[in-house]
Amino acid sequence: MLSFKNVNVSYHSDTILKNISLDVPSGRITTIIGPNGCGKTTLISSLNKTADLTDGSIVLEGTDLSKISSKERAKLIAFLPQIRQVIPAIPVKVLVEHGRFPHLGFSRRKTKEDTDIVNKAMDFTGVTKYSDMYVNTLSGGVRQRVFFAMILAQDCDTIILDEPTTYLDIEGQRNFYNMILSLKKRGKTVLLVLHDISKALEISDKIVVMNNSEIVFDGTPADCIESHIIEDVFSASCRRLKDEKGEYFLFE
Ligand SMILES: Nc1ncnc2c1ncn2[C@@H]1O[C@H](COP(=O)(O)OP(=O)(O)OP(=O)(O)O)[C@@H](O)[C@H]1O
Repeated sequence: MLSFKNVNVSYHSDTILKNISLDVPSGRITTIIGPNGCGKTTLISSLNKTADLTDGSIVLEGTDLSKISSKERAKLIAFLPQIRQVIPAIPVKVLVEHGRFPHLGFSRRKTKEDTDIVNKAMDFTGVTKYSDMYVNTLSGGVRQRVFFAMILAQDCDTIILDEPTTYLDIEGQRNFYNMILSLKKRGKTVLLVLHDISKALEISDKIVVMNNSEIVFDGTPADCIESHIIEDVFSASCRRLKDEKGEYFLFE
């Protein structure tokens, strides 16, 4: 279990996260939704120390994350941020190998196991055929899969993805969600930030709704629908659609 305990983040006098407590269950998909600027990225970035906590703690399986080095943390949690300012001009395979860095010793010498994990991550994300191409020459969608391969190569049990489908077309999104579901089947803990509320409700075991720096709902997708919190928070209306495959919710 990953637990945020009374987490507060402030920048100067602005409160960005207000007393956030949240349990992210192991082996499940948890998705955070909420309007622009409510604090979603700040919350998950606090796992990566890019947003330092003003107060509170984050505990993973009994380990307080502030008490371990960033290298140790990178063996436990793989984090794919939403925005990457610099796209490295290096071959795809070299970038994916970066995912192994937390596991390598000082010499950074790779073992056969490291190479196998990198190859598996590239196969899983369908980027093997781009191995020798330079990351900065790829389309945004392929590049996103390459970064995903890199964080899978970290081989962590907990995977955090901030808006992972932003650069993807419909087929790319479908493939991505299938990958996420198959990671869950392998027992991985997945924490997502998504703007696609319908998809969040469809694939998640747990939904977290944030608004104005706080968590305003935390529970199952079914309870989230019943609570009508999404309509309130986004000033939206909800349409329920049913077909032979199931029930869907569209928010407008
Ligand atoms: N480094 C920073 N310094 C000051 N304010 C910041 C910093 N980073 C984020 N903020 C502010 O914190 C608030 C929350 O931002 P955050 O990116 O966490 O929101 P979000 O819910 O992820 O938004 P979006 O849906 O637009 O990605 C915003 O008001 C933002 O301007």
